[in-house]
Amino acid sequence: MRTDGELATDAIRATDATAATAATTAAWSDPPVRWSLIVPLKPLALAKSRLSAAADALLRPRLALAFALDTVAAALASPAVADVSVVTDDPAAAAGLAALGARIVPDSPGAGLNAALAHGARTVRSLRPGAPLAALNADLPALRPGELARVLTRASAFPRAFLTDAAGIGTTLLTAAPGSELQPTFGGPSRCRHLASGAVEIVLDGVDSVRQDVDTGADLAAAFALGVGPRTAERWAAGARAV
Ligand SMILES: Nc1nc2c(ncn2[C@@H]2O[C@H](COP(=O)(O)OP(=O)(O)OP(=O)(O)O)[C@@H](O)[C@H]2O)c(=O)[nH]1
Ligand SMILES: C=C(OP(=O)(O)O)C(=O)O
Repeated sequence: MRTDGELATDAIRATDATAATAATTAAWSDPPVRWSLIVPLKPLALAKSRLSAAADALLRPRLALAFALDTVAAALASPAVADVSVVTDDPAAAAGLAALGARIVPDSPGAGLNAALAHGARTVRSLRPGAPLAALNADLPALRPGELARVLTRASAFPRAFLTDAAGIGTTLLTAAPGSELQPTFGGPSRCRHLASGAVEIVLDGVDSVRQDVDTGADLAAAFALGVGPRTAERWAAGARAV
């Protein structure tokens, strides 16, 4: 039989253990967790081919750059974001994105989107070991910093998580907590692949700006309805001419 004193000590130990567990959890799941984002961007001359019905061959690369600049500017303005690394081999895009404050990682694998993301993840973790990672597409011109913060805060409860695109078929964001690998399988119907890989789907209302990627003219109209960033608005108004 334990004495009252021993029981009281046990209770204090249990409280301490609970507090320690809570502190460990809080260190990860409570704000301010600040994420390292990895944004892939293919050479602008090759980008946004599915926009051809809405934009000619001169305008498409300029729109792709405007989307990327608005995406990265909004991401850098999010309270949940520590830094943004853009994996690209495009020199003009690299200059513009670096001027916003992004780190530029050359796409040295040159082996497509998922290889670029895996390379970006390795690079970021070599610089910031244990960083929480989020891959985010560069074609989210309506992205809002607060909506991105809500998605990332929800993602922080899981080892890996993702957000499906506006169509509910692809993926706009994939996360990996410290100690987890990103395991990106983007491209086409990636929602199913990310689910099958064990990533948890984030389901939240009011985060349309994080889901609205722009592949087609209809997507662009939907992004405008949400409200695009200033570079996309200016580029669309100017068309292909210099601004
Ligand atoms: N670094 C890098 N980024 C890529 C590559 N392929 C696609 N991306 C980026 O991945 C994201 C999603 O790409 P997609 O929407 O499939 O391609 P897109 O060029 O934007 O559009 P489409 O030409 O219509 O397929 C965008 O941010 C692209 O710029 C690649 O090989 N390397
Ligand atoms: C890369 C993706 O988007 P897209 O629809 O542009 O291929 C994806 O959803 O995995």
